[in-house]
Amino acid sequence: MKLSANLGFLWNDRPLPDAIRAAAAAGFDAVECHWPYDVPASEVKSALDDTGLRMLGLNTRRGDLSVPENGLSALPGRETDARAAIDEALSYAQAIGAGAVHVMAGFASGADAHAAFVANLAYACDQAAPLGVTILIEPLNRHDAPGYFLVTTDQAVDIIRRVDRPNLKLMFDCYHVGRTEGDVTTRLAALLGDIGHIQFASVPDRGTPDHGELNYPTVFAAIKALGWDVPLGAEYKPGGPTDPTLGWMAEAQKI
Ligand SMILES: O=C(O)[C@H](O)C(=O)CO
Ligand SMILES: [Mg+2]
Repeated sequence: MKLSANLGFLWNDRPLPDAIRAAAAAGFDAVECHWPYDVPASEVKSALDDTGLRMLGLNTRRGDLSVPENGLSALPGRETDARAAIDEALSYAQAIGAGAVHVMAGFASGADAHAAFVANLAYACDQAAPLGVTILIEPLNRHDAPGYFLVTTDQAVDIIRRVDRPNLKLMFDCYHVGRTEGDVTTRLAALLGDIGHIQFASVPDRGTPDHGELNYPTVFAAIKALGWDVPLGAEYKPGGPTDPTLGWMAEAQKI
């Protein structure tokens, strides 16, 4: 399988451009990140050009971290902030050639939150379509993100149907789905048409994909058998320097 290094966790002990170079040196096929906004897009772009790696995606800002907020797009009454974060993410994505933006929902619940999320996602999709950018939404598990609006893949698919835009897709993180819903390979096959990106980490400790409740060689083989060829996002917490944790890659890349 092709692999993407999620630089929100991997090599996050250095500036993003250096992390991109480290990912290339380690043999990753692509990279993705969380919130690159402190780094000038030009510096990220030149690291991508130097290495030949693609940046698959980035996230919209979380909002006020002192609250803390974890996204703005499902917060009723915060449409102006949510759309400013979407505009910022799309212009950064365009500047570095990233193909997707993960629009973060935030801590919210109920019908008003649902309506706000659907309206802001429609806005994001309409802004993104002319740029050729895909909008992603991702359910997060309750252990890591208690109170986060988007929790299950069924909820995400319902929202994708309501928004009804071809460039709105599900970010299927095997780690979150494994912790919240289980039945990972069955869900992957059932939801394939709605999936825009796949991420992984061990369940439940979010470490390297060579231990835990999910057998990743089996999961990767199932993904391959579905004909999926977009690099899979390694979004695990190395728990220290990243390079010594990469032993799992060779086997995964052979699948
Ligand atoms: O936490 C995750 O799994 C997401 O992929 C993310 O980007 C930030 O929440
Ligand atoms: Mg994820």
